[in-house]
Amino acid sequence: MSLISTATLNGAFDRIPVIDIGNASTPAQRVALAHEIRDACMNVGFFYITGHGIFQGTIDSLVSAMEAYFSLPLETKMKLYHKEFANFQGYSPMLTSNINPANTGDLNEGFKIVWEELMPKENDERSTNSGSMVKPNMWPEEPAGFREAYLNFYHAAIGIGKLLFSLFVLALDLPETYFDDKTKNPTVTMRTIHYPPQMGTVDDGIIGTGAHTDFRCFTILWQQPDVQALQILNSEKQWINAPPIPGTLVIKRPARTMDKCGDTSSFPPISLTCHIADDIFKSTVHRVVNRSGVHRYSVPLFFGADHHVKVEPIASCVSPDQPPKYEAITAGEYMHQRLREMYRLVSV
Ligand SMILES: O=C(O)CCC(=O)C(=O)O
Ligand SMILES: [Fe+2]
Repeated sequence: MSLISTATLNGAFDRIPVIDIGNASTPAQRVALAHEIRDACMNVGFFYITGHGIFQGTIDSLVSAMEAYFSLPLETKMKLYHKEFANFQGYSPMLTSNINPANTGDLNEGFKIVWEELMPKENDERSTNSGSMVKPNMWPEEPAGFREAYLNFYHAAIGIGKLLFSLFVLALDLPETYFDDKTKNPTVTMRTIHYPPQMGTVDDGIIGTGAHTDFRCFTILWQQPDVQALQILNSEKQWINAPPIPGTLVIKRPARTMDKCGDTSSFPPISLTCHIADDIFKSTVHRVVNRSGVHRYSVPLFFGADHHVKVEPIASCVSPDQPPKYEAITAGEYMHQRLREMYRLVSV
């Protein structure tokens, strides 16, 4: 682990670790990385990665495409209004989402895509088998090169996600293949986001993205260099800045990935634990507040398990004295439930 250590303040983190994942080809290297990741997940829940291998050109093309897209007139963007599509793919205008029910709305606009091969395949098992991915992506007519720019970045990030799945599993002292049957066609959603600057007096009920926890296994986030906006909450209820560090991506472990048994060997499969409330461990609550005076862009990719996989506690964590807190639900249903809440289609 380099640069920033997980120094603590009364047990609360005030720094976010940086982990170089560039050397992960041998089992010993992966185990060493898994230890660093375990430490980061238990103490902070967020970490930066270097050595991710995504070419700068791939990032630059994506950024140009999203900047050009978001500067189009609203009525052009609304042709792909996301609420008309079952899985919320496409365009979401400012203030459509409200991820923190205590707030009034999220001051951002976004464009969301899911899995798609760059070169369409016949009998694409992944598209047909994955419940949340059966709807094809919607692509705007302009700017030129938008689809390629988006999919090139998406597929590069999928490669990192695969490695991270295995490192998370090793970090739990489980066999590296443990997740394989639960992530055959994992749901991976990529959202590109534009945050306008908030100037002058700001209504605290409307910020870029309200305080929340993500609701899948983990998130890989690219954030625009030089603009501080992302913050995470520590156990002392202090907002800690997660500034962009050149050449890095941010990895967010979702909250509540640890079960109430409270030790890493009983740590259940990460994606399956959103429902296993833990009030013991720190949650990685985060928010975005863009008071930088300039426009900010970011790109989270949300990695989930296969649609049909059940979200339930592992057997060793429940007993007659300690029954499950929540009813079992599939990963796909759970995700849709949270998205419907976020996009105000059901009240919370
Ligand atoms: O824009 C960011 O930096 C983070 C966005 C985020 O937290 C989310 O979309 O879940
Ligand atoms: Fe988030």
